[in-house]
Amino acid sequence: MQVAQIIVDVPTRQTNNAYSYSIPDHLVDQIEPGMRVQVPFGNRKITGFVVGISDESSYDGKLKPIASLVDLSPVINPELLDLASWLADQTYSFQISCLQTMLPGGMRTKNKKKLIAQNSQVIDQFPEIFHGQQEIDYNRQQYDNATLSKILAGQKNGDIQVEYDLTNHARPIMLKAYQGNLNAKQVDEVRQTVRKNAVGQLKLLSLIKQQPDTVFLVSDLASKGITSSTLKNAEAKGWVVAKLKRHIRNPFMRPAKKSQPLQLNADQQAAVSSIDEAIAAQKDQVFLLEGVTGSGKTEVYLQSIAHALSLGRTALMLVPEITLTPQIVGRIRSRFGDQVAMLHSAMSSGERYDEWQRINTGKAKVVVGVRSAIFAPLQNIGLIIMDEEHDSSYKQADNPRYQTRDVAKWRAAYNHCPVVLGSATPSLESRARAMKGVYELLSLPHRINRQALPHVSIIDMKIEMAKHHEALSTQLKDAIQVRLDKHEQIILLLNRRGYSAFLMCRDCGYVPRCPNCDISLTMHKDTHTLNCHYCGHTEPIPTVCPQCHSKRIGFYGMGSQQLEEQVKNLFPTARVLRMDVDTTRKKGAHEAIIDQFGAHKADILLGTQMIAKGLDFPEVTLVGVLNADSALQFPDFRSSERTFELLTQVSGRSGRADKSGEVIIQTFNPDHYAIRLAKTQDYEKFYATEMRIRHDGKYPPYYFTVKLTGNSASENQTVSEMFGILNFLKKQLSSNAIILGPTPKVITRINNQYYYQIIIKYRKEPNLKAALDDILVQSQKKQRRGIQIAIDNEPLDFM
Ligand SMILES: Nc1ncnc2c1ncn2[C@@H]1O[C@H](COP(=O)(O)OP(=O)(O)OP(=O)(O)O)[C@@H](O)[C@H]1O
Ligand SMILES: [Zn+2]
Ligand SMILES: [Zn+2]
Repeated sequence: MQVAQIIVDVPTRQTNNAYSYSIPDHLVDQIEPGMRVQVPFGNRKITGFVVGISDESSYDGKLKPIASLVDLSPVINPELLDLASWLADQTYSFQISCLQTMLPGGMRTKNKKKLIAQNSQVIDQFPEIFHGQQEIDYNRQQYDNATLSKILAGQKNGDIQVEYDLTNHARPIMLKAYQGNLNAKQVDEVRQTVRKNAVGQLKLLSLIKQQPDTVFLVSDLASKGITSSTLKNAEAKGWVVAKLKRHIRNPFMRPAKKSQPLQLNADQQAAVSSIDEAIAAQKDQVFLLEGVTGSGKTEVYLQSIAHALSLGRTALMLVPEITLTPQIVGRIRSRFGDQVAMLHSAMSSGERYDEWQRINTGKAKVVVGVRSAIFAPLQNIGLIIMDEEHDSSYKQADNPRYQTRDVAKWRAAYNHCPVVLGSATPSLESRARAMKGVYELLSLPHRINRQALPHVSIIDMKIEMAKHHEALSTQLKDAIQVRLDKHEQIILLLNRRGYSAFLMCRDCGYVPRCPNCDISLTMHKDTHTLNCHYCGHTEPIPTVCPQCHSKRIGFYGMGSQQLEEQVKNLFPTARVLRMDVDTTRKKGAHEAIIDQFGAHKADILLGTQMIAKGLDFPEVTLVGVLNADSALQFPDFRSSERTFELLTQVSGRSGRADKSGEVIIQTFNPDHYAIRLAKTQDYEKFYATEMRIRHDGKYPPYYFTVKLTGNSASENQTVSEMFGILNFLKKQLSSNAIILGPTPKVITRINNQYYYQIIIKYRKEPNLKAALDDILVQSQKKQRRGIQIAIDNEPLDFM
């Protein structure tokens, strides 16, 4: 008897191990690991992933059989199956969530499938499946075992294609097409019978003689002057057979121009050589490529990828937020063309599915994507790159709470290939590992062509505000005017965090707050509402103060919209572009803004964090930061690092080509070390200073950390559960472990749930893993009582 091990779709601790089911006879040798099936569970049927198959007869025959197939071929390959079980263990999450995370969105949920006959013979051969049609909905209930076996066999030999039906726009698009059905000799014979003026027929015949294996789209043939009536006739005469050709949606908005590798400078060459060596030696070495802004890191990535491809291997490149970096994608596409597949959140689920298919079938050799692309089913990986490795988007905030860097290293070990972590401002963790020799440090200390880093000045806004109440300091205004006169470009950054507009009564100080959360509501001018960013609560903007009935209720703070108005008033002739969540909601809007600015159709680009990284515009010679410190206000050990990173990254946008650059940073904390060191863009000094602080405060990278968060509808219950956990941990861990809390989270109440947390800091705690697993098992039982516990291994922040 064959037995399948199955991870069922019931997210509990008990189901985190595979269950055994017997494989019914008609499915023996058809079921493979990585396929989804339906199985009986309790008194219902649920979906599960097959993770293993064994022949063991040690089962006593009481196993329940698999009920039916969900997939007709594996959707998770063997590597990713292994990865899922490791990931679940690492992140204290369920295997089922990890497996689901790996699938492109459209395939995760219940979805319909279609069976598509690949040619007309197949339709005739299986009337019981296709009923004379080319395409038919697959419904597992309607087939008997014999028919199902035929479908599976047809799929294996390529006669039948299975497509996921991702509802309306997302469904795979099949286009009508034809393929030649005559050999060269037959074509020549047939040609004799065709009239000289039957141009379409003659063209068709020469096409099928020249390209006997090509499947021609009807639309392509039409553009060659071959009409559909010609094709119908040709089909009737047996010259061609009708086919369907899958139309691959193209997520790249514009065709890429071809580009050639650049002549590397000595530092770039040294970096590329080290990486190439590791690729060739199949070594899972991790490199930290530390290069100042504008030092040409991207060219190092491109040439290393080219090397991996030349050895017949593939490459995976991750970027923080692909919508923010169309320039990088453009560069990769210009070098590698159609071998590139892209995966990011702004794509439709249909586009993502198409790209996933191209990767899964081995058609795409280079994958560029955001965090989740680390699970791309790419095989034979020769190189993994993480650009801007310090970026916080690489850590997933929800279950499974993974750090992409760790997954990258796992896949590198599996595929025997190197990982390149690139940044101008590496995370302290990565840099510390490079110092210890765990990673190999590669550095690009100079900008391309030895262009100087821009000159940075710091403006003390406390002094400015005493003089006037404007967002732009006198120095920044003057500097903008100088650039406008010289016809150069300007970037203005408004640090969004903590800078949205809120409503306040000028008489009594009343600020409208969310009824469900401990947070004030944010003004939204476009919808004329006050919104809560945590629970989605909205209410109309009041015209009188609900507390004192004063009419002097108005909004404070400044959003990018208000900044745009001010800038336009100050510089009426300047052409201004704004980039923020509101102006980039539409698909492609982001690229349109970047294109416009790149073509110098605007003088000033202003916006939120979106404009801080990755952009490479030679005409930009001034960067202004309006509120450098808004990130510093957060009570977190990483806020200095974040501030330094942001300022260094955005400063790096200035003076990248032959013109020298200038940066003006406005701040209320001119003496803070993160700001002072951003002025000199001195990463080394920042690293040394911050490491000392982390050492004294017992923070990462000196200590490992775990964050436990509990929430329930009752504050008392949350607190008492968390104290229970605290006592348990104290018993399990050594006296060297530091356990902080339980403390209320910065925003204690969200959506009427009360959140408390415990932080564990430790260096070596062999019992910790087991203790946390135990807490999870216990919390599963308590979940019924309304308390939820989440464990975040190596959290990004302590907030
Ligand atoms: N070897 C080279 N010769 C000439 N130009 C180069 C070379 N390498 C890179 N460049 C150019 O230098 C500019 C800066 O390079 P790139 O954008 O790769 O820097 P980066 O290190 O990724 O910067 P950032 O971290 O600021 O995004 C680009 O316009 C790129 O085309
Ligand atoms: Zn009031
Ligand atoms: Zn709320």
